[in-house]
Amino acid sequence: MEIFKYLEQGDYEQLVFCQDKNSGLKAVIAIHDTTLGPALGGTRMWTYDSEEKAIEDALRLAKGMTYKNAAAGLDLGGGKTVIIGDPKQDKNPEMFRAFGRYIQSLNGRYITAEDVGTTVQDMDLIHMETDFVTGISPESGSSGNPSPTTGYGVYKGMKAAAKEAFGDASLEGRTVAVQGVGNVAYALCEYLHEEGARIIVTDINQEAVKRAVDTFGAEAVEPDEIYSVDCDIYAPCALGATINDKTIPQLKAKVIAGSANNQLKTNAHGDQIHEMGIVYAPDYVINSGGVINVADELNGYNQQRAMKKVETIYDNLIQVFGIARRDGIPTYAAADRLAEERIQSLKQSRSQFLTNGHHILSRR
Ligand SMILES: NC(=O)c1ccc[n+]([C@@H]2O[C@H](COP(=O)([O-])OP(=O)(O)OC[C@H]3O[C@@H](n4cnc5c(N)ncnc54)[C@H](O)[C@@H]3O)[C@@H](O)[C@H]2O)c1
Ligand SMILES: CC(C)C[C@H](N)C(=O)O
Repeated sequence: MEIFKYLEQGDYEQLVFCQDKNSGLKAVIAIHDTTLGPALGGTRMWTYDSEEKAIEDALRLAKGMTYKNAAAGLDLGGGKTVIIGDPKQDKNPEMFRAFGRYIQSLNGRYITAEDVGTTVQDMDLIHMETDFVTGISPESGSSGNPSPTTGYGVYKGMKAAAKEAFGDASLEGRTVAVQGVGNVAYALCEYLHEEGARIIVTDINQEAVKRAVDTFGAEAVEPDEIYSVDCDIYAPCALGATINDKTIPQLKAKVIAGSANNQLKTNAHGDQIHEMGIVYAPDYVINSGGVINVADELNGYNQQRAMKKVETIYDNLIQVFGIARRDGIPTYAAADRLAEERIQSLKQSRSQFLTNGHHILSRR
């Protein structure tokens, strides 16, 4: 991998390698773009087949956060960390404290939070070394686990997609097929159940399925059946790349709206579902509830204010659907346009020359 070539092509700002022999920390912090503000993005802990794969993942995810934060209307840039290791076996408190000191050394250019493989407890350890961390324990006046709020945002976004597809935002009587009923989707199902939607679920974890069946009267199907069930809305809330050559021909849903990151295997699959008339709620717009929630901590966390901001996911999606219609483009491309226009407009205004006066006066 030619790192500088990759950074230049993706217009990245910074890549930081963090190593601590005592704790076994091996982390990569990628900062993509700080035009809108400091880079906020979670820390993922994962076993990677190679160091190159870990670096690529950090870079790809950091760029994703630039777009997610911009489209959510946050004054924040995008960054992400990957820690190389197995979250079930390789964690120790010293590792997260050492990582916290590395974050502190960036002096606020990067702020972290949870992602796959990290928890509120890990964020608390980081917080012992730096204030540039969010999603720490609610006892510290923080917002805690972001997943339930992400679920709330997906619910609001699903209503916007229903409005676009069916002319009515109500989900009462609609059938929603939920793939993966983990932390985010459980919260989503609570809202769906309350509104009177019919819920179909699948998960590879039978306990998660049972909980949804018992609590929400959901109907359960096998994991590979979820694509072809008769439903109005398909909600991918487990894995990425589930919208692909194999699954698209099976889909009966008119709407795709779920929490998973990177749902489209490729952009061509986004074009394909657009041509089929399926309303796709772009993943990073509909799943931005978690980051909106943790971002509120930067102003002193206020849950009411955070939830109000999460509700704007509805408006953000209405705006994306409007751009798609106006420009005759698929919704995934419209979301990119929304994010890029926001970043670009600030880049332009910052390029104007500003003087503090002192410099000029001192030359007299
Ligand atoms: N947690 C957040 O705040 C947040 C924010 C943005 C995006 N996301 C994304 O949303 C998705 C869900 O996040 P989560 O925090 O609920 O994770 P989670 O691990 O709690 O839930 C995922 C669920 O999917 C199930 N699953 C895995 N493979 C499956 C398969 N092949 N078929 C069916 N089910 C399968 C798992 O058993 C698990 O129950 C992830 O893609 C995540 O990246 C989460
Ligand atoms: C900052 C975090 C809450 C981000 C979250 N892991 C996401 O992918 O949106």
